Amino acid sequence: MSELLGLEEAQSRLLALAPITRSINQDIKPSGLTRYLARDITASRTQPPADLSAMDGYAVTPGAGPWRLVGESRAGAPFDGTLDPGQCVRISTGAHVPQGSDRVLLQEDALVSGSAITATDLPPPGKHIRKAGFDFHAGDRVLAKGTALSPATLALAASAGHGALPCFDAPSVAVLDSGDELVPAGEPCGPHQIPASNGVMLGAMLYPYVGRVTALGPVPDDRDALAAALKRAEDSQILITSGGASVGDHDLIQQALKDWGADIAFWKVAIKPGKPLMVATREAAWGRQVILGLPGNPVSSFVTAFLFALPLVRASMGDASPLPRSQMMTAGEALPAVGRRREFLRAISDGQSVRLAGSQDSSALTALAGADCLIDRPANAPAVAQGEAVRVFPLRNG
Ligand SMILES: Nc1nc2c(c(=O)[nH]1)N[C@H]1C(S)=C(S)[C@@H](COP(=O)(O)OP(=O)(O)OC[C@H]3O[C@@H](n4cnc5c(N)ncnc54)[C@H](O)[C@@H]3O)O[C@H]1N2
Ligand code: MOO
Repeated sequence: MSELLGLEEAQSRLLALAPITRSINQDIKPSGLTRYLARDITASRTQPPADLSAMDGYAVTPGAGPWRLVGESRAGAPFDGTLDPGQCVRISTGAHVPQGSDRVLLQEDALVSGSAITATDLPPPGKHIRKAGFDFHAGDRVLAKGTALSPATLALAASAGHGALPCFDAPSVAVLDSGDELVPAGEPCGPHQIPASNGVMLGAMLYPYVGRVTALGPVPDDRDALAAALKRAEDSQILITSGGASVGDHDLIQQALKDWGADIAFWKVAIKPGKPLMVATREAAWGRQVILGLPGNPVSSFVTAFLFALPLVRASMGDASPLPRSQMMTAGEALPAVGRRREFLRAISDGQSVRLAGSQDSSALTALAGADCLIDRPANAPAVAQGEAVRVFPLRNG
């Protein structure tokens, strides 16, 4: 086992190879795709631009009242003038607080008699006023390079005066699944055949980042067929293969990649599932391609895509923290001791504790589809009793 790389070592060697995509100016609207900022974003305006009311009521002058109503300040139509002592204006949420007023009296706490306004509950100075610039000032850095666009970050950028944002483009990605037994999804299978599910799964995992991938395959275990498929990946910055990564007589991917001009960077990682993971690079006419060879077993493909392929894509798109995040949870059942490879168990969480999702065989798609997290069990760890703490990776993007 000494030739197997540890997970973190393998991840950092892969991420060091990530191609960095160019920066594009992206319209500030939902795209359904994950994007990261290519540079810090600075506010070009101050928010709020003036002291604004946080409530509907009366902008009153200092003192205990009563006040004389002299006008109105609405959002978008401020009161034009300065209040004299003893005066107030009707004010709505989001409207400018006029000069001379130092607090807002809630509508519910006001007695109205003609133009005389009396407080049943006197607000202290400053009450219900959002001070100019309390959220941000023009010139403030409101978002850092590498931040993901999200509903909240888009709203902040819009509020800060931006209609478009510099983001890293998605890399071009090709996905190749290979195996003589594979039939395209939805087509009838002979007794010796199975549907190619990995390409579908990987395409779906990558979609939130890159949109459509170039789907190559399924391709038979045949040198010429693989060479022809690889030709179609010439323009892809990232190539992800699945299957044929192990040591069998028909595991031809590595040789096909070498024939194509790829250099193997490393092969085999001490994780279960996912041991035969392979990373290679290829110098194309336009630059360096990164090749990630995932094992064919469907769960192995999923787990290695989660731990390697998605971080690679995120890193190439400028994500400030591309690796998946983990948290501690309680084991909802006893877990067995671990062998020499660090294990990622398919599991279901209720937010606090985790239970196994079913068969842990690396081909068991029903358990994978039912799982919402992976339990991370260290190599050589002893058995865990129910109630002990375990590390868990939520499958946010899986
Ligand atoms: N003698 C050894 N045999 C195996 C070893 C080993 O170290 N020594 N490693 C095992 C491990 S661990 C894994 S993981 C698999 C990985 O094998 P490959 O990457 O070569 O994958 P294949 O042999 O092509 O396929 C494995 C399995 O997965 C199915 N498969 C493949 N592609 C797809 C696809 N696109 N959609 C659905 N299912 C797919 C395939 O039919 C096989 O059943 O090797 C072990 N063997
Ligand atoms: O590593 Mo394999 O992925 O155990 O099944």
